[in-house]
Amino acid sequence: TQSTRPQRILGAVQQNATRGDPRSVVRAIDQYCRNQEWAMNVGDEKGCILDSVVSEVNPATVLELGTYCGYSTVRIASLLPPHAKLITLEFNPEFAVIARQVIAWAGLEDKIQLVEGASGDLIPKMKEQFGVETFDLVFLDHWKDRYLPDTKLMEECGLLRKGSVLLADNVICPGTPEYLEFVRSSPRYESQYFKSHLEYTKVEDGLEKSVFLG
Ligand SMILES: O=C(NCCc1nnc(-c2ccc3[nH]cnc3c2)[nH]1)c1cc(-c2ccc(F)cc2)cc(O)c1O
Ligand SMILES: [Mg+2]
Repeated sequence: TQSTRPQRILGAVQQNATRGDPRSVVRAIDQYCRNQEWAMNVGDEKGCILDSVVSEVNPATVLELGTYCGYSTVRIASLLPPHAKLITLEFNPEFAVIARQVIAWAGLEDKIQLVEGASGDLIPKMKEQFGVETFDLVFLDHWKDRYLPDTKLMEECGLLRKGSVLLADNVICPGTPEYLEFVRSSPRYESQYFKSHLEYTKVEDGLEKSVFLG
């Protein structure tokens, strides 16, 4: 039977990356997606911007919306301090199955909790079910029309504190116009655009970093 793109990405990791070496997992996925077939990982160019924001925030608690194959999950978790935790939400069970294996190959199971379900359903349960107070960093990389409603939901659920950082992928391509308009015009956010390119292409894209001011 025909394999899926996420299955082929996992194969590339298992063939080319070293178990327990997160950076080799990131490198293996980037090489596969640049040379064999495109996939919607944040990629290496935007990934370097992601790395610098993670290192600057040095978060104890991270929420990722949209796991896909776990590329950015592994990339972020590899930079976290010892007792930090990353919760990643994935809606698509097929993506989740692959992501769990990629995370395991990187040896990062202890830092990462992958939760399957819709962000709109799971965000209100964060405090009670996952023992989370607030998130120091949120990486938005799921359905582009969910960025704004989920940001408002995180505010309502008290999951953001003064200084919490939201980092949003794809604000140009595919684009998140309502989200961008909101964070750039709201007095409760300080936003900054990092110009880059859509993963593995020359098409313009970028990340928007927004600090919640409380
Ligand atoms: O759709 C994207 N990403 C979203 C994946 C996802 N798949 N499922 C979810 C989900 C949806 C509810 C959720 N609720 C909780 N987790 C959730 C996860 N998110 C995406 C698309 C592109 C892209 C660019 C140019 C093109 F020509 C085609 C495509 C590039 C990117 O970097 C992306 O991130
Ligand atoms: Mg993306």
